[in-house]
Amino acid sequence: MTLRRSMLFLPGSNAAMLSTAFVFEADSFMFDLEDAVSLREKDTARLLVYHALKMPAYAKREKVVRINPLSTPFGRLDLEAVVRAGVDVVRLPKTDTAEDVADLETEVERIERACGREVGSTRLMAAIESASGVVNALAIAKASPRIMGIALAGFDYVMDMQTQRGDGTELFYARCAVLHAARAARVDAFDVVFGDVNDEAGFLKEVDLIKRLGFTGKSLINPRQIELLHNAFAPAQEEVDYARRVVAAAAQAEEKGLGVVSLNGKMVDAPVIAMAERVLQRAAASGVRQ
Ligand SMILES: CC(=O)SCCNC(=O)CCNC(=O)[C@H](O)C(C)(C)COP(=O)(O)OP(=O)(O)OC[C@H]1O[C@@H](n2cnc3c(N)ncnc32)[C@H](O)[C@@H]1OP(=O)(O)O
Ligand SMILES: O=C([O-])CC(=O)C(=O)O
Ligand SMILES: [Mg+2]
Repeated sequence: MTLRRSMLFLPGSNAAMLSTAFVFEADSFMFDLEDAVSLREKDTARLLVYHALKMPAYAKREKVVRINPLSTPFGRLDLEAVVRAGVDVVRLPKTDTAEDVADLETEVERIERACGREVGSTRLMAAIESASGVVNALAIAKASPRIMGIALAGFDYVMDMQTQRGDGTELFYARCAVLHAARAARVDAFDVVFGDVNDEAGFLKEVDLIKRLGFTGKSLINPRQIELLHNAFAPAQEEVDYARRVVAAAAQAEEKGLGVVSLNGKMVDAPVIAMAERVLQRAAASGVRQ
């Protein structure tokens, strides 16, 4: 089971961060060429990220690059560089429609052919940052077989909605819409960046909510957020113990030819067993003792 709980943003212009961040245990690294990079630094950042993608220290890690939109003077140059450098996933910011993804895919395929990279090997993800994007989330998530996930981007989204970040009420509809689109399209769903790196309690509260909603993971901006997220996402020991009892009860039921049995008064049937098996897989992948 591949976990994609944490996707750590690294500003592409920050050479020091790019050359050291592989020490962190993030599930994916997201090199940013868009809003964390000033206009003056766009070309330098593209070159730095091109070289970072080729560093042996990142070889076994999932590498994502957030390019600039294709409507800017930088988008195609970014894409040309990162596809050639062997990026795993291109993250398209400010995705409003399925056509945005289709245009990206056309360009990616052209570059793959030009540089001899296997066609289809560059995966895509879309960040949804506007009301239009949220309304079109399902079409975006299904726009290409290359799409591995969609992400809600809260900072731009609340601006577009003429509101501001608060207790999460302002994101409630968008979170549910993006999550349902992702699950219906069978791709991953990533929650917003939590901007106050010193507010550990606030971060954990948000993580608890998105875990219960069912998000795959979350975009992060600071390495201190990684372990907090992974610990909160790991199944609790009681959950693991219960899942083991469910799987054992299911095995006994099977021996007796029963489809449904009771475990301390609670019904155990096919979806309950499937859920228990998922908990055990997640626990193993998260390093929880079983
Ligand atoms: C709305 C959007 O578009 S969000 C996406 C774009 N934004 C980003 O990419 C921002 C990425 N994050 C950062 O730049 C920083 O974490 C900030 C500005 C948010 C906070 O910075 P600081 O307060 O200095 O963080 P902190 O004190 O925790 O830094 C500790 C160490 O971690 C490093 N670090 C901080 N953030 C990161 C990161 N995202 N990746 C790798 N290393 C990092 C710092 O360089 C520092 O290293 P040092 O000890 O060798 O000097
Ligand atoms: O893509 C993200 O996660 C961050 C971002 O740009 C936003 O919140 O506007
Ligand atoms: Mg944004």
